[in-house]
Amino acid sequence: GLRREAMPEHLAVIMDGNRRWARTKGLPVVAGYEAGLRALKGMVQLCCRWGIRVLTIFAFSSDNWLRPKVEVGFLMRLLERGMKDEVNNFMRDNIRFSCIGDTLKLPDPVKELITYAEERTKHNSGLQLIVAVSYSGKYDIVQACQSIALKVKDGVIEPEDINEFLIEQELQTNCAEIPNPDLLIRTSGELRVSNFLLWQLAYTELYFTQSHWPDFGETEFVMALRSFQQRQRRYGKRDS
Ligand SMILES: CC(C)CCOP(=O)(O)OP(=O)(O)O
Ligand SMILES: [Mg+2]
Repeated sequence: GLRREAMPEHLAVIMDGNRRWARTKGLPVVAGYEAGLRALKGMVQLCCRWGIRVLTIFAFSSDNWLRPKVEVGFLMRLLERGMKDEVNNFMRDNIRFSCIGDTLKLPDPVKELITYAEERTKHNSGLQLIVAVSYSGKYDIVQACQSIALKVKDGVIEPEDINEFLIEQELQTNCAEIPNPDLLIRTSGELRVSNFLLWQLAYTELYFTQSHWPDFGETEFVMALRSFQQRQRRYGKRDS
């Protein structure tokens, strides 16, 4: 079974395969996205039950803006509906909600809801749910560099003060407070990181499954966690 004391502190998930799931069932794409949202709600409940402290999910990448307008529009409305439906549950379940990514590009109703949900849940001390939307791992590093360069220009710090810790503090995941992900799960058989968290995944255990995201339920989640608990993490130390 699962060892409760060996749960990942921070779990990152790329929820991929929603459209393929719909296609295999002869359903429209939007049914795949709806099923994906249901699977996400299920995972959030399991993370609360199993004491996983941080869950970061890749909900919409900056590349996803290139999808057909109809699909982008639906995903934006799904994001809005998801937050509206869930914010009361976040308070019930003591979940702290936040977003990372270039949120300025989002429609105003979505931006306003994100601000509201972040504000309302910011004192919750249970699961921290981080939703990466309009997010790019490379841009995250770029904006951290820009922020640090500004501090050097303003004389707040010297170039030699720049180190890994300083950079981690400037990343949107604010690694100073949040440990980097221990486990990354990606569904639907793709074996790539797709410009998700890049710096943060330096020593993260990677788990891939053929299952499409909407089919990723408790059984698949337990299998992923069992795999994680069987791994020996070295952080680059021992070469054996
Ligand atoms: C927006 C994102 C969470 C959707 C992930 O599923 P997807 O649309 O990439 O589905 P496919 O990989 O099957 O095309
Ligand atoms: Mg995909």
